[in-house]
Amino acid sequence: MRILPVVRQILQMTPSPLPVPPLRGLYLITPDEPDTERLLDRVRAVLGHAALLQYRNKTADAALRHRQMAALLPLCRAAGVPLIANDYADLAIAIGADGVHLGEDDGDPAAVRARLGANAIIGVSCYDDLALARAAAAAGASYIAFGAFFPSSTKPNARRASLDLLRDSAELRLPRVAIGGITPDNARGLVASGADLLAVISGVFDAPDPPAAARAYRAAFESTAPEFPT
Ligand SMILES: Cc1ncc(COP(=O)(O)OP(=O)(O)O)c(N)n1
Ligand SMILES: Cc1ncsc1CCOP(=O)(O)O
Ligand SMILES: [Mg+2]
Repeated sequence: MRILPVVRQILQMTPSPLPVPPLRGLYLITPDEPDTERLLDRVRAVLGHAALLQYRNKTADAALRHRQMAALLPLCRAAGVPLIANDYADLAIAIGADGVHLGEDDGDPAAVRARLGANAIIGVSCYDDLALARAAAAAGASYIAFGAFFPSSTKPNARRASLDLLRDSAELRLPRVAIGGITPDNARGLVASGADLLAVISGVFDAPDPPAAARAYRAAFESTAPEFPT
């Protein structure tokens, strides 16, 4: 009997959230890709290298966001990678995803925690601000995100953050995410400063060889011990 396809089919039918693995490694974020089949192909090629996948599409309407994220869920389940909705807690709930990422305009983290429950992954953008990180921790965030650390072609006007924030936020004992213009060449410094997850869009999805790029980010974790562990 061919067991693997059967197991894969069962996993794809399972809507329940995954148990949360340790949050460390490459945090892939989807590019704005209007073609759903192409989005799935692009994600499929690199998903095996990710610790988390965030569905982010700033140009889609609500119906396309729902369709695309629903289509990504079975891929993530089969790969054992938690799926996070950017911006919209309602979308995460509707899809049965594993969590949501909230920026300053995306809702109150404590209220979203109360809606999504204790097991949801709730990430909070803290930009360049340790006070925001303290507030996020108090509100029940699963991780705190800082950045942009480098100029980002995806979000050219993003606020900029310094490496000190990664070091100074170690006291909060939460996984720390770095975002913004991260490439395989600048990744090691972030990990050495305490980043547990590197959130990346263009560095993987616009790379000439996306799987090779994704592998290169993973390598930054294998060879770099955090200077300020969580
Ligand atoms: C992991 C991670 N960190 C930061 C962000 C940025 O969130 P936000 O400031 O709400 O900006 P948009 O992504 O909504 O443009 C993120 N999405 N993910
Ligand atoms: C959403 C977001 N927030 C700060 S920078 C950024 C974009 C990250 O994309 P890239 O990895 O292409 O710089
Ligand atoms: Mg947002």
